[in-house]
Amino acid sequence: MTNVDPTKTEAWKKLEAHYAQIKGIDLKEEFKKDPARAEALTLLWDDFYVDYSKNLITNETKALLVDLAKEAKLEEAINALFGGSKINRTEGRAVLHTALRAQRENSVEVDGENVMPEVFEVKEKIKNFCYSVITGAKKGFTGKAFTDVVNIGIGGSDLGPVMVTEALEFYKNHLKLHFVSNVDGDHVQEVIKDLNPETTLFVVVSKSFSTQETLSNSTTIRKWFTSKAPADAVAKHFVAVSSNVKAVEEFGIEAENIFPMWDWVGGRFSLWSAVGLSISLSIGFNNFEALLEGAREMDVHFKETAFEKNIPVQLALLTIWYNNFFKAETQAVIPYTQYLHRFPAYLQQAIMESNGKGVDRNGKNISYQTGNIVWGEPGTNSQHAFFQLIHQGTKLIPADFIGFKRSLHKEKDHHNKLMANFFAQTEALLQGKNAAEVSQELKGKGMAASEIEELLPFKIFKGNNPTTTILIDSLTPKSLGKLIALYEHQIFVQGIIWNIYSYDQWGVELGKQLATNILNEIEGNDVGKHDSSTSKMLKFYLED
Ligand SMILES: O=P(O)(O)OC[C@H]1O[C@](O)(CO)[C@@H](O)[C@@H]1O
Repeated sequence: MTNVDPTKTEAWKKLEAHYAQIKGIDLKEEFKKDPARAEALTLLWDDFYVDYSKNLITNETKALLVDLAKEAKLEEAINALFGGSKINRTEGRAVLHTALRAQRENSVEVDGENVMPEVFEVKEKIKNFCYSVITGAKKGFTGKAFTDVVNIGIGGSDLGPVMVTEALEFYKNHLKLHFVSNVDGDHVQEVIKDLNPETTLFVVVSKSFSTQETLSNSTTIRKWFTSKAPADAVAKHFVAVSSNVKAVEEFGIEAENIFPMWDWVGGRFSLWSAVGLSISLSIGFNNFEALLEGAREMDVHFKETAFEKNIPVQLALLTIWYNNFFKAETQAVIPYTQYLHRFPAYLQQAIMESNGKGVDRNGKNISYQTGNIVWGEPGTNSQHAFFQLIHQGTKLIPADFIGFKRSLHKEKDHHNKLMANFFAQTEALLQGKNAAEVSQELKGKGMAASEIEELLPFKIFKGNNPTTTILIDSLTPKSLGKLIALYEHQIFVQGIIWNIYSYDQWGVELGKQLATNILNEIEGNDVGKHDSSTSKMLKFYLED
């Protein structure tokens, strides 16, 4: 991959000049000037309708951003990604979550070996295992079928599975899913307190199998379990997903109960692998396959579509435009379905762990902004929480609105109300309400002129707030697969343009190291050398 400093490209310089010219762009005016704007800036693909016309861009912005992608050698980079090159250079690994959803006949090589046969072998194992648990053929230690599944993992070994199982709740079977992630003992105790060990299956998910949280929670759960069941029952109730088979065996889980994954799958991109075992248990293997199929279709779209019509590319370029030119600090993602309530949290890891980097691919400190900060909550709840700040605050917050044409429970009345809000919000964010409109409205309510004058400034909405609308036919395993892959590819495009490595996460290491040292001190009741703030707090914590 070519290591191009984006700020040194021709396109960047042109974008800077272009930004200076259009930073005061008035979207309402743009819509008036160009009746074809919405059509020109909408992408229709499969069951996705992506309207990005309500963004602070012109056709020229779009063209210059595409030039930037070309100068950053995005096409070459996409080929390197799909081709299995070791693009995660600092860890010496390929990045092949796309291989996990590729078709069997594809050949994807890592170190000269086609990984597809292994991928399909593990998929077969997932399929058979899920079938036996779901049908009740596989029994617990007292001969009863399983009723509950506990996923023990953190980060990518938790957020993907929990987000997807909650998102696809509508499709789920009788198995009750639980998630333990935090090392906080109250989390694990809350989860296990009502579980019946005879009918509960534990899935320990850890790519490294060295993560403190997951090992502590698994140890606590195994202790609880063996206090209620014979020791040899562990083999029937515990399975693991990991690339560190040796460590799993040392933990006491037998080889046949281990679902392998590989170092070429990043944790935050791993839900497509055996890390998705709890997803597959919850919705059945066929639905899990449909999720993968959706992602595969998005992969093909991303790989084969011209940048001008490429959804992940266009949406990634918009984030660059806001981050680096408008200097927007954050981006909101608002799903208009309660099912996607964990989607923003999932994206926070995917996006911020990937692109929160301050050193470029040449090892040099970066002088421009990277790593967009994402946050959000489902609509309409968020409208009654933080939307005030987006509408009338001082910050520019581009927002993605994700909605569905059809509701799953066919609640037409509710769905119309939900979607009326969905459309109304992006319209309100665009249009705003000016002084004349406010004044007219208050006059219509019979308010005196003096009162109107006093209230007026508070009632004005400046509008011109950028939004992107992703409208999907309905929330299915397949459409969810496409949506997740869409954001995954956005992350990749951002990383290429920012000239950073998106697939390592060294920044999480220091905290882990210090926590290990501090834990030793706490356990030894002996506070070592720290800054005075930390020392004082540790002493306070250790006091009776
Ligand atoms: O699956 P593991 O190895 O337990 O790691 C869990 C998580 O910890 C991290 O390594 C760091 O937070 C994530 O990237 C990863 O998803």
